[in-house]
Amino acid sequence: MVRILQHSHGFAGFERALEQARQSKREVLFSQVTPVDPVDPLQFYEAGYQLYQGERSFWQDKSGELTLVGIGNAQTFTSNKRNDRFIDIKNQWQEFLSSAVQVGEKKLGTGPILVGGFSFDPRQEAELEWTNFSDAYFQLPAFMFSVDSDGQCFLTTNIVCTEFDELAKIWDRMQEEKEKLLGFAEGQMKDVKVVQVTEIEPEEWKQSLSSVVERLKNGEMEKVVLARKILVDFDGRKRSETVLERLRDDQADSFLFSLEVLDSCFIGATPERLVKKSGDSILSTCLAGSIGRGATLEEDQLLSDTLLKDDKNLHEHELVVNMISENLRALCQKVEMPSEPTLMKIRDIQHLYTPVTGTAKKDMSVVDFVNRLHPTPALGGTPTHLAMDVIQEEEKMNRGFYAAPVGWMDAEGNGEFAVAIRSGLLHDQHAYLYAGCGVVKDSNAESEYQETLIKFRPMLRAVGGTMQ
Ligand SMILES: C=C(O[C@@H]1C=C(C(=O)O)C=C[C@H]1O)C(=O)O
Ligand SMILES: [Mg+2]
Repeated sequence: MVRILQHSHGFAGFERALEQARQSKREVLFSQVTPVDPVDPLQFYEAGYQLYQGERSFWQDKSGELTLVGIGNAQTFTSNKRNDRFIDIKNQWQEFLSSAVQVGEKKLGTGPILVGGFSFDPRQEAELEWTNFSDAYFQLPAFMFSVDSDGQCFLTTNIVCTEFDELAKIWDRMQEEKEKLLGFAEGQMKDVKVVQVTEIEPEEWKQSLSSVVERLKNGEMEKVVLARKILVDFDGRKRSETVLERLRDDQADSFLFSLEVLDSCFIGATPERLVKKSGDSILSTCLAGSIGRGATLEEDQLLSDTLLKDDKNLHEHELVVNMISENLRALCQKVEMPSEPTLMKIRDIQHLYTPVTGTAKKDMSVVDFVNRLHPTPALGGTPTHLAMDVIQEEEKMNRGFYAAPVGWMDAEGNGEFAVAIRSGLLHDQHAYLYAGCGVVKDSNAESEYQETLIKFRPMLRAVGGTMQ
C-alpha cells in the first residue's frame, strides 16, 4: 500500500522517495497532491499539447462527479497477456505502488491513479490504426488535474524516482512545469476540415448480419453484437481537444474520455457504465435495446412507449441483465436491481436501461469486476465465447479498444470503467468511428444498419462530419 505522509512538506517526501530509490536500487513513486485554483479542465488538457502531445488523457464521468486530466507519462503500464491482461495490469500496479510515497491530501480521485483501457478481444490482430495500443494501455500521469463534485480542483504530481536521479533539478523542473500548465492561456486553435466520410463495405456488413440472423434462428446462440466502422478524412491532423470540446457541449451526460498514445488518440462519449467501485459499493449498468428520438415531444413519447414494449429489444436487454447480475453476484454480498428496464434518453437515441447496485466482497479491486464483466452481451453476445468467435469471423476489422473497458483506478482498488462505445480513433489525418448493434433472431439487417447510423451521429458531429 502507498505510504501517506499527511503533514510532510512536499520536498521532504520527495527526498525520502529518492533516498528509498537509492537504497533499494528500485523505482519509487513520489506522488504529491495539492489543492489548486479552478481552471477549465479542457484548458489544462490543451496546455499539454505543445510538450506532451501523445501523452494526454481525459476522463469525465456521466454524473460530473469526477473529471481527470492527465498530462505527460510518469509511467505507462501495458500488457500483452491476452485474457490475463486485466490481472496483469492489476498486479503490475500493486507491485509498483508497494514502495510509493504520497504527500498531501488524500481524496478520492487524487493521488496515484491510472487512466486507460483494455482491448476488446486480444485475439484480434492489430490493424494499422491500432498498432500503438497493446492489450492494455494505462497512463500514470506526471501531472493530473482532478475536479470533484463540488468543483474543488487538485493537482497530483507523480515522479518516478530512480537511484540515478538528481534531486534538486527534477524538483525544480516539475514545479516550473506545473505553474506553466496551470497558467496556460487558451489560444486560438486552427481546426482542420473534413474532406470525406466513407462507409466501409456497408452492403457486405448487412449480408454478414443476415447470415448471423440465420444462425440465431437455428438456435446456435442467442445474441451477437456486430459492429462496423466509417472512415473520416481531414485536410490535416485533427486535434483531440476540439473533439472533446464538442462532445462536452453535446453529450454532457455521457462519460467523456480520451486516451492519447503516441500519434493516436482513442476518444468518445459513451452513455454506458461497465462498473464503478467506491469503497465496497458497486454500480453497474445494463444498457441494450435502442430506438431513435422523436422530432416532437409526442413523437418521442411514442417511440419510448414502443421501445418499452418491444419484444426484440426487451430480449436484447434481458440477456445483458442476466449476465451482469449473475457475474456481480459472484463478487458481491448483495446485488439489487429493478425488475423492469426504464429508459435512458440521450441526444440522438434512447436505450433500455437497468442500473444494478451491489456490495463488494472484501479485498476486491475495480479491475476484478472489469475482468469478470467484460465482454457483457451488450457488446459481445450470448453465450459469450460463441459470440466472440462469430464477431471474430464476421467483422472485417479490429475493434481495438472500441466496445472495451476504459476508465481509471486508484491505489485502493477504487475506480470506474465505462464501455467505450460512441467512440473513434484519431490517427494521422483520419478518424475511424465505430458503432454496433445487438443482433438477435428477430433482427433485420436494414433496421440494424439504421441503428448504427444513429449511433455514429454523436462522434461524426464531434469531428465535424456529416453522412448522407
Ligand atoms: C454497440 C453499441 O451499443 C450497444 C448496443 C445497443 C443496441 O444494440 O441496442 C445499445 C447500447 C449498447 O450496449 C454501439 O453504440 O456501438
Ligand atoms: Mg439494438
